[in-house]
Amino acid sequence: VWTTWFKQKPDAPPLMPGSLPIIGHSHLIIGDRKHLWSFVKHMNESSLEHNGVIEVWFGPNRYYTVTDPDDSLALVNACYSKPYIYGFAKDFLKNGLITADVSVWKNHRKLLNPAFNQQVLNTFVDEMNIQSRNLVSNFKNEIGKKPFDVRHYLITFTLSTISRTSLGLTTQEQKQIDRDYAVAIENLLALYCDRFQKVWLHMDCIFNWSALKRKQDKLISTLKNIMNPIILKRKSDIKTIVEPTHYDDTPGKFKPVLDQMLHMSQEQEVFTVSDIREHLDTLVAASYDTTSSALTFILLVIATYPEVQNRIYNEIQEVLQNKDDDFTKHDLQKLVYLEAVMKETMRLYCAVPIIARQIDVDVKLKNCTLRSNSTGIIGVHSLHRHPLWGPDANEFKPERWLTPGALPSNPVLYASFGIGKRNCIGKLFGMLMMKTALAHIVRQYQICGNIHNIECEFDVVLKPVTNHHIELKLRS
Ligand code: HEM
Repeated sequence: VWTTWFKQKPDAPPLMPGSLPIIGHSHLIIGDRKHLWSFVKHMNESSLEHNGVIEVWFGPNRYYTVTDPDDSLALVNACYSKPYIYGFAKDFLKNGLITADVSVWKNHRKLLNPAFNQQVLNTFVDEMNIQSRNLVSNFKNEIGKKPFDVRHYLITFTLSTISRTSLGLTTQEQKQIDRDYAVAIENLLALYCDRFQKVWLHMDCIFNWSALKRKQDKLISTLKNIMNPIILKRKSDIKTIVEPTHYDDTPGKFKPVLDQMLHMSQEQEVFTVSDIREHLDTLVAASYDTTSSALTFILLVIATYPEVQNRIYNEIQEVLQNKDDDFTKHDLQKLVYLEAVMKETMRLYCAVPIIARQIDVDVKLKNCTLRSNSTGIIGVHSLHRHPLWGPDANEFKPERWLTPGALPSNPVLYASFGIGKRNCIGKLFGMLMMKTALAHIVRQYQICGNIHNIECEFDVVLKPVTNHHIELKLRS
């Protein structure tokens, strides 16, 4: 059985070195999250060395890691389903966009896309300014002290911004989200990562009897008990709310994503209360860890290169003409160098370094075929360092984003927010939220730190965990 199952077909991609009989490469992922990151990086690099596709085995499960841009696009265009590992989160997120089955996803994504268009996002800018000012003010606790871990400040900022704009919460409800919801969701995401590393727990029949499953059920029930009452209360409140006709021109006014979904559910008879909860939980789960990690890396990069930091500061002062005003959507659009720094950091330190798809039909690539009933992994880490970026692919050069013709012609080589139709719905939201926060921080503080000695761990999202502390000095 073993030889038949593992037998390589003539048009199969090469097997990643290090495989053992029966368990395949499973032994290589056992260890802590830093070790897991070393493995993910190694798998990416190995794929790049082997013409952009390799085969990897975790027990009886076949995976392919793809780092060729054309093959990556062919894979995501042929496969929309998420692999069984996303199913670990299915009990919690069910019909949310990340875990939804393809038929539900297609329908719901079409309905939700307008809630994230530029016009709607522009109405969130005032709230993003408020939350950024809170962040800058919270940083005051750290002035003149030892270098500190900025991550929990950024998590609070991201969670507050996303929950304010998605849920339209009162301050009291917001506190519960900041405290209880944040802890529970962080524990739940860590639990999914634990399960991934313990290959024997991939099988439901074993997992369902484990202590991890009991812990998962408890965390899910905590999260539901927080989110459900918020939705039901808003559902009843909304009947009495008089809508402004034009949000775009009304400063400080916006329609939370929850209200947009409740209106859709009334007018078009789509979205049950459970659907809405699953979408909101998904938005929070998909946004806060990714955005806070990306922001941490960007702050570290800015801290490492004083000349970059000065240029960002000068750009901000020029746009705001040295005033202490909030940033308007037009101001933010003018911060082009800051945006180049953000994109270049996200290229080299990508918060989501791999994405995965379920392969249900054989997929023919340039030099090989990926067999059905397997998992395809897009190696974003290596796409971002592909030789097509040029000889300076590994260097931090934000200017490449400002020079026409300096970027590779194939857009798939930049996949920070995924590729294909199932990419990140919150891409513009995330960029706007991070840009507003960074502009406020750099305007107020000088940041010191060094990204070169950091160590990272991987638990779905890549995070710096050692030598990543920064210091802040108030600008005079
Ligand atoms: C820097 C910040 C962010 C990064 C790096 C990021 C990255 C990604 C990536 C790579 C994917 C594709 C995953 C896949 O193909 O399996 C994704 C999907 C998704 N992201 Fe983001 N994201 C960020 C911020 C956000 C924000 C702010 C939101 C919500 C407002 C969000 C909501 C989502 C959702 C709902 C999906 C699933 C989309 C679908 O399947 O249709 N993300 N994100």
